[in-house]
Amino acid sequence: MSEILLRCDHVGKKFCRDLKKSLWYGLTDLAGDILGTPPGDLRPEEFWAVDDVSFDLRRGECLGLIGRNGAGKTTLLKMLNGLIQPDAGKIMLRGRVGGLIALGAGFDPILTGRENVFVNGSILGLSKKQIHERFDEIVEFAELGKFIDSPVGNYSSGMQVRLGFAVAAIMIRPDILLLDEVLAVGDLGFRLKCLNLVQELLEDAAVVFVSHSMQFVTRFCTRVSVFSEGRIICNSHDLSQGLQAYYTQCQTQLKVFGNTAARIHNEKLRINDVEVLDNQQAVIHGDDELSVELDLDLETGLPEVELRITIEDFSGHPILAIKPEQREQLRFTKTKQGVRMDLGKLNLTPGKYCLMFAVVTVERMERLTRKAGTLEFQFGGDHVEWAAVIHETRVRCA
Ligand SMILES: Nc1ncnc2c1ncn2[C@@H]1O[C@H](COP(=O)(O)OP(=O)(O)OP(=O)(O)O)[C@@H](O)[C@H]1O
Repeated sequence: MSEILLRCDHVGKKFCRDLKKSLWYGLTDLAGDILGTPPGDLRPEEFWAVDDVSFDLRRGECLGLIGRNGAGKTTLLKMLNGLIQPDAGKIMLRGRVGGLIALGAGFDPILTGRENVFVNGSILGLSKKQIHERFDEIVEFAELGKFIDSPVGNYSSGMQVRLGFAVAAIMIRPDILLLDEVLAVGDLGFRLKCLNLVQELLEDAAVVFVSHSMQFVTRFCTRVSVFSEGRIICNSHDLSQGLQAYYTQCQTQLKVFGNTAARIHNEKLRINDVEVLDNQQAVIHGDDELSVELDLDLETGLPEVELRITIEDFSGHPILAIKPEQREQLRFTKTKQGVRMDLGKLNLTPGKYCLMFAVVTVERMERLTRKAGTLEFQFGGDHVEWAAVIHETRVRCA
């Protein structure tokens, strides 16, 4: 087994919601430190932002920290980076630590990118020669070109992230890399480039990665810890188990996204009602045959149309498009029309979903109507997979 590079042992950090009280507590804590009085319990308006967190991280491991806003992820990362001190427990770090935590953190906005690289390198104890050796690689990776000689204060947020990541990952050559959600500010191309570099670094380093993008978490993390109100509620090498814990948290708080019909200019057709046929159960399972019926109001003389259905996950991401077999076209003859669609069996990972319906003309693919967020349903099952749609296949030894 590879060596442990990071150990958190019952780590806690408390904050105070009230600014005046927090200043007063700061003073009394300082006096307590001088007199050697141990800190007591929580005082009014204080709370544990990180509460009794323990874990080990080994070389080669990438830990994904996920959880809802305000759960305590960044606070933990700041403690790991030494930006703030824990109020309880101990943190043990072995090797160099590189961190990309807050936008522009560690950079002086008046100095140019070049000057900031040299200042940062000197603070980290690198010699001028070592910084020179790594400088071109940093600029090339950050793709800043001539902007490396502009003040960092004039950089766009994406440019600041580019320089911050290049310094943390290339100049520091860290044993432990701490990455916060701030990476999301970079454009997609840069994010992928960063994550590919993270993959390379993982050969010889440990990474802690805070993200709200489950796509990136499942792509890069070897373990996941789910935070809720400062505590780790799930710590697992089975990423799908972690995602399930996170989604469960979100689903109790959120309604399915976009429960509305889109306003389409000059709507000639309207979906009044959608209902599931032959299925009275609250939870749909993989064995259930699903059929839906739409109740439409329409103008006469419409061209031939097709019905399209998209299954969306609870955050509104389309995960499956359902089209009629052989482009079955519909020609309506009445102004009130029912339409039945047999969706058959679905094979989804357990979770909350909804359907989006659209009616398009066959000839010009013009959208006549669209209704999103309809028929919210729960798909049941025991095991959550990484991806929403599951396709089962036969595997044999060749
Ligand atoms: N300096 C501070 N003073 C007081 N409270 C703070 C301070 N920093 C953070 N907090 C509080 O600590 C809690 C945890 O914040 P933190 O930034 O760690 O959450 P997070 O999980 O990173 O959230 P997000 O996903 O939104 O980034 C929040 O309630 C936040 O308001």
